[in-house]
Amino acid sequence: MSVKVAVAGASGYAGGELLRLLSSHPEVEIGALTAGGNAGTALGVHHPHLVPLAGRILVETTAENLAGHDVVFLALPHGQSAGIAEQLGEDVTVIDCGADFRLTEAEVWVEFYGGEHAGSWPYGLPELPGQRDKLRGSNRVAVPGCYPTVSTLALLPAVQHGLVDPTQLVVVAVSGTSGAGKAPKTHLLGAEVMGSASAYGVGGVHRHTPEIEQNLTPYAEQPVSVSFTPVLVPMARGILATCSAPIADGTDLAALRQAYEDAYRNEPFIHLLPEGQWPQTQATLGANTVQLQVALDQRTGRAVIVAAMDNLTKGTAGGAVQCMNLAIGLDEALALPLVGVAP
Ligand SMILES: NC(=O)C1=CN([C@@H]2O[C@H](COP(=O)(O)OP(=O)(O)OC[C@H]3O[C@@H](n4cnc5c(N)ncnc54)[C@H](OP(=O)(O)O)[C@@H]3O)[C@@H](O)[C@H]2O)C=CC1
Ligand SMILES: CC(=O)N[C@@H](CCC(=O)OP(=O)(O)O)C(=O)O
Repeated sequence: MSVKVAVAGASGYAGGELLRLLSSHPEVEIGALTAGGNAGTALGVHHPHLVPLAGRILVETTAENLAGHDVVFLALPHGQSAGIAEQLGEDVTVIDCGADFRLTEAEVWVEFYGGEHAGSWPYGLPELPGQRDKLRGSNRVAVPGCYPTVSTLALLPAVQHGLVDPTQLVVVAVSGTSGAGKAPKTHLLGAEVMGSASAYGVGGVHRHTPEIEQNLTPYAEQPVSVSFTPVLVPMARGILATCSAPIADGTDLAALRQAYEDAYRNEPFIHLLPEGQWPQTQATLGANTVQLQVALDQRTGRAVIVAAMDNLTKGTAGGAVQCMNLAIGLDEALALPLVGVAP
């Protein structure tokens, strides 16, 4: 089987990580690579690490250039996917790394993103119970945001088993700057970031807040409410999310740990660490993995779950390739590393 794949937004961080993973995919032939203003330049200018593809010339992001492929990955800024996607036929599998089709409720889209809601596609987080059945054979997939992937997976077993109060979830997550994309922005300059950590999107206004709530709501007995605070730290990639919630009556550490062991025992990419070992971002870099640890803060009566993940691998491109594999009937784990790059 040879699957011809195009990547729109190939000069960006998500596009580059997609190509790193797809380069070692045994069933994939890499076709058109597109960009915006950088169309006409060689891929190697933007991603010198992608040696075998370095001479490929980026073309404009048009439906014509994306035609003739079995799978099209969209790694474009928010709001750019919907227009292109509607020009791609139903015979093409479209995997969107952007936010355009993640949220199911139009009013929530308008509140957090503004503009018209494009609709929603099957959500690309296979580890959600029942989600693989929705992704198998689907010709459209909305890949989650990076913070929602790690936060949802960190909180899901506790919420699903009623071990915590889902109305009082708290997530504080530090992220490397690649999460913000490659386009130049003043707050991402070396002088602003090096040696400094800064919170942003504080007070329930970050657009990933409703996505996390949407993910957990079907599994909770009460309305889900998340207080989410992202923090930019001086790293290129990686997210460390500290998630907590008041425990429900009767929850003890053994029950909490058992819920996570049961939930993720058969998940190839989600790893509950041995007791006493805490997640570190460097253990997940370049790997399609999430590493988790749970604790019970007896003094405050809160469950605390810490999770590490690479925002560009499981948090975007790895998750996207995992969804492609499922959607087109391949082994879900093809071309997805379990081994990280450390130190
Ligand atoms: N970075 C991350 O950790 C994550 C990213 N995502 C999502 O993935 C998508 C891509 O993000 P990321 O790679 O970080 O962003 P980048 O800014 O690094 O890359 C954006 C890409 O889109 C292209 N592009 C920009 N504007 C246009 C346009 N108007 N028409 C066509 N192409 C355009 C750029 O081309 P050019 O170089 O020519 O400007 C570039 O190839 C976003 O939707 C993002 O939210 C999701 C999860 C995590
Ligand atoms: C560090 C940083 O800026 N991170 C990004 C989130 C990246 C991500 O998950 O992507 P989506 O934009 O596809 O939702 C942010 O907070 O906006």
